[in-house]
Amino acid sequence: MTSPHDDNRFDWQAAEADVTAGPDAEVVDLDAARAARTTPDPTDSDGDGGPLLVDSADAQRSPRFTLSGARAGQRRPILPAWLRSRAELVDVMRWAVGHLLHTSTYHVLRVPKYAGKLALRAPVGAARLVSGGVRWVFDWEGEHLRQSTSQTRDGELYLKLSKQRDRRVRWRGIVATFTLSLSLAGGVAVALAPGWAQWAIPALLVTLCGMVGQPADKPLLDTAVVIPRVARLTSDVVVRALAVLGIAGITQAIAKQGQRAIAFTAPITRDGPGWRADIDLPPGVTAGDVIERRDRLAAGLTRPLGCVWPEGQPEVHPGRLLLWVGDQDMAATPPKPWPLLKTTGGFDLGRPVPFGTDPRGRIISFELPYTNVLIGSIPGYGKTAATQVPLLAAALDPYAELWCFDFKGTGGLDPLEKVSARYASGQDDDTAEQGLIALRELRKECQRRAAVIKGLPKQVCPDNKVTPDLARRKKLGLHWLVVALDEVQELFSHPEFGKEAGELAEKVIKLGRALGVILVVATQRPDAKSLPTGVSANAGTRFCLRVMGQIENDMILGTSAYKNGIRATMFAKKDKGVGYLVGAADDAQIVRTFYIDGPTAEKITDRARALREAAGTLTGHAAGQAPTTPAARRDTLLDDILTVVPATEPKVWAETLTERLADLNGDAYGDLTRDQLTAALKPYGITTGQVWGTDPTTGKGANRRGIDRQHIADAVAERNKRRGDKAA
Ligand SMILES: Nc1ncnc2c1ncn2[C@@H]1O[C@H](COP(=O)(O)OP(=O)(O)OP(=O)(O)O)[C@@H](O)[C@H]1O
Repeated sequence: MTSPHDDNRFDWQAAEADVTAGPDAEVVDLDAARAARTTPDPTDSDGDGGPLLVDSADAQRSPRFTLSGARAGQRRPILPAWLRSRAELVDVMRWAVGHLLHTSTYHVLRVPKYAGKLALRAPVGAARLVSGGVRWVFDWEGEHLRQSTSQTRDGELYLKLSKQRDRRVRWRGIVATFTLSLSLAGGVAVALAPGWAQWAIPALLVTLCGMVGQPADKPLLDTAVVIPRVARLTSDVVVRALAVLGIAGITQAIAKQGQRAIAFTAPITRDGPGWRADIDLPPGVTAGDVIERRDRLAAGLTRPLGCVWPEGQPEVHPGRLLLWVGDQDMAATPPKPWPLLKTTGGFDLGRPVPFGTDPRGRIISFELPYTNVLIGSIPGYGKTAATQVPLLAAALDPYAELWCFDFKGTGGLDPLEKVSARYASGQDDDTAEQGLIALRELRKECQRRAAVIKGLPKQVCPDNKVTPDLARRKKLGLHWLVVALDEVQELFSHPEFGKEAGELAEKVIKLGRALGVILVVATQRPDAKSLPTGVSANAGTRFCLRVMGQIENDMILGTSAYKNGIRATMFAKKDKGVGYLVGAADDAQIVRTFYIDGPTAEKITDRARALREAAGTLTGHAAGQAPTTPAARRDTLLDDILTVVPATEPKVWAETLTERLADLNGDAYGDLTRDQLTAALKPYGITTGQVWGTDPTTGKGANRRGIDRQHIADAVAERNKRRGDKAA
């Protein structure tokens, strides 16, 4: 091919004619141009005559090896992942031993069948051996050739072949005679041998003949393990699948550059029970664009949807895609049993809780202390099942206290009732109110714990937080306190209790982390009204099962999660119990939770209850006790105010009111302050204002903070009306 850079061969005259042919073409002085090309360019660092074009082959060449480049390189792990993780190694070993046991038991049981097959095939095998021997001794293989030379009358060749045959038959005959004599001697020896040898040698011969007599299409052994055949994932297949996604950036890049448009940053390798491809998408295309089209990607790869797991790696760059294609549909593979099912005895909540498995089948755990858990999805995708997992682990730690609230009353947390110090389940005002009261007390508990920790010497509590050791010291009361709020949207959107509950939950979630208080919050309506941003923003561990949109996704998984390609919208109908887990590791992980059905959960909590009874830690609801703290029920508060403020007294000072309430019910209102009273009335829209009154001790009149009785009466009437409507 003629190169425009090759001065000697390029047709400059034709090029000149082309250039000058157009009406507006500029006339180029070719001699000057040639001279200019041969003059060294000061910007040409290579000195090879001419500036380097950015897309030239030279510019595209891989950069030279440099030390800094090598230092920045990513080292591939020396050992495979299963050898680096103890749990995975145990898992692989368990599988290997199981596989060996299964295969050997399967074949041992079929030994009579195999023996029968061998015996049946032995005559054919013996005939094959004899005929093969005869053919060999008399060199029948060469007979055809010898015949053909006699027909072509090539005497010399015929003679040569005959001589060769005679030579062969001679020494083969000697070998055959010797073998036959040996066999005869062997036969005599067998006849004289002990009993077992008289059986073993014929059995060996039958086995040998049976094996020789085996038909080519009928193997002796049956198949103990059927291994499914899976198609190999190749770069061609991946590029083809990406090309049909309908993403303009990919389509255009592939049209221009072909296969090179998709860069594979590492060879496609086996990774667990599947293939892994590390891909750099064309410029401008993000991993999220592909993740969004997971179903089309699966169609392009011609694999079931449950096999195809694209993930973004925003920490590398937004266009880096990690595509893992499993051999088997994740939804179709039976879930692994929860590891804590097998353990006898208790569990230490200071250790990571096994939560589920990733698409590669590896166990994913997270630590409960110092975190709060937020779980969300549309209804029916496994929120309650996911909530149960950390709670059952907590139940197995006899020193961890459990409070469980299910605000929808579907009974998902019922198995935990027998171990919970506080428990309520239902979609009624009472349950919502119990939840609110629990949150109030939780806040107080946080304050108490903060005071205890403050009072501890630095060497005992260096980081000002509950340690596993402190959690075990009964006297301090700093044990892990795990509080589950399932279907929390019912509480947070409650017209009467929602606002205060949201504020309290936010405070607890912020404060409780270091104090051993762990909130596990699950919601099916992750929007601003049903999930206060203060709660969603402060949860350290987040698990999002299938959701329908970006807002819900980011509410659960954190701001920008969707933009970064962490999209729980990609989960399909079949992906029950499958979600994105954020906060348990550096990267977001796709996890299918362990599924613990009702009867199994009951068995676990039976065990947990026995452990608690033995440790003397069964308290509260589980021990049949009423809540230990007085229930400052807000609706009783309004009624109580009307009781202590007669209709003849339209206005009353807040301090007078707290005193009268304390006289009425010391347990509930003994420590009620003016500020707390103001806060408790706020959700009803009742505010305190300046009220004229007389000081009973001095008898002097003054303006002080207080309430208007009519406001209380109106709130009670409004509440009663609402309850009446609801009951109707
Ligand atoms: N890890 C899992 N593996 C397999 N199936 C699961 C898993 N988790 C949940 N499921 C299935 O999903 C169904 C719904 O689960 P669950 O009741 O926990 O959902 P939910 O989101 O809490 O529903 P709702 O919002 O209606 O209460 C279960 O009955 C079970 O069949």
